[in-house]
Amino acid sequence: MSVPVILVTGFLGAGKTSFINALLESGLRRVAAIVNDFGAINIDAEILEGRSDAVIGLGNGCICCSLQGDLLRSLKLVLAQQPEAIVIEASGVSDPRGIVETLSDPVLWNDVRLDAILCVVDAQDLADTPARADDPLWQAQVGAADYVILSKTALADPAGLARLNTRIAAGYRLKSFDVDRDGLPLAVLFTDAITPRAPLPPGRVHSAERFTALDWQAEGRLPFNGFQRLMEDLAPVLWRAKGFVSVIERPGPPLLFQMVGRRAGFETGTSTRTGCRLVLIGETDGFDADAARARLDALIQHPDKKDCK
Ligand SMILES: Nc1nc2c(ncn2[C@@H]2O[C@H](COP(=O)(O)OP(=O)(O)OP(=O)(O)O)[C@@H](O)[C@H]2O)c(=O)[nH]1
Repeated sequence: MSVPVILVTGFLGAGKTSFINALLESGLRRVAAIVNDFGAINIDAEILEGRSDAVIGLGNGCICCSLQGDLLRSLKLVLAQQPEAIVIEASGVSDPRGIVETLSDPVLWNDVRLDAILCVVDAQDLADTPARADDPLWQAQVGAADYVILSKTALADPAGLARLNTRIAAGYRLKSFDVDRDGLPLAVLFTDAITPRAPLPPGRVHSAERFTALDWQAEGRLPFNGFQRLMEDLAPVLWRAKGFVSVIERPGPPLLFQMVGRRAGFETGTSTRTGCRLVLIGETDGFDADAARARLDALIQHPDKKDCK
């Protein structure tokens, strides 16, 4: 019997990893996860580690284009562990059509079947910025989905949320789920019903050149105020920042830093590794990754330095 695959897509920072985390925690099935980060440092895989016996991180590109071969190899690897289901998290800049193409490869025909494509949509962001839905990448992701999962609805302006629901219902004829209100849509996942999939519209949105990722890692700690100021400065040109940050003023393991748009904060980390690992993603046109790297390098307090910045 082939193993069902759930493909989770959605824009940068929409809430894909959080959704998959909840899915793995539900313990519903023995689920293996393949997680694709656009940046070279695979933060998402580190967040999910320990939640499943099998978490494979694929970084530095997109499984919809440059990493299609890696996706095939990873599927073969996780299949060897005989999972009951596989969940694939696409990078936030992926067009799902390239991934569906890989999953249709004849070498996988007897092994896996694509059960559902979910697109996680940041309801707060969309309610505040309806023009986001005009972005061709957003449209490719939502347009390929069987189900839309609305995240952050509790943070969304209610009138904007109502407009968003109407737009999704009218434009895409999709069922949307509000995870904050209704919990995980487990009833539609893992049904074991084999339904033929209608072909997706042709074409592909190629976004790899549109976005630039800065991958930065260093042993040592960052000063809280200096790091916060830097992120405030960069926020207007960044879509996404995430990673593990060891803070000088907070001894102990690194904290998980998350920034989506202008919303930023520290969460309790799951990393047992020391030092800092950060991925910053912006549009190639506006984000100067070299300048950002230089500012991080100037801030880091290496373990052997005594003076505080
Ligand atoms: N309040 C709230 N916050 C959420 C929800 N979903 C995600 N977040 C927060 O949004 C931020 C981004 O969430 P992720 O799950 O990492 O988003 P992602 O789509 O995996 O991000 P990328 O893989 O980087 O594209 C994190 O700070 C999450 O805690 C939600 O439903 N409600």
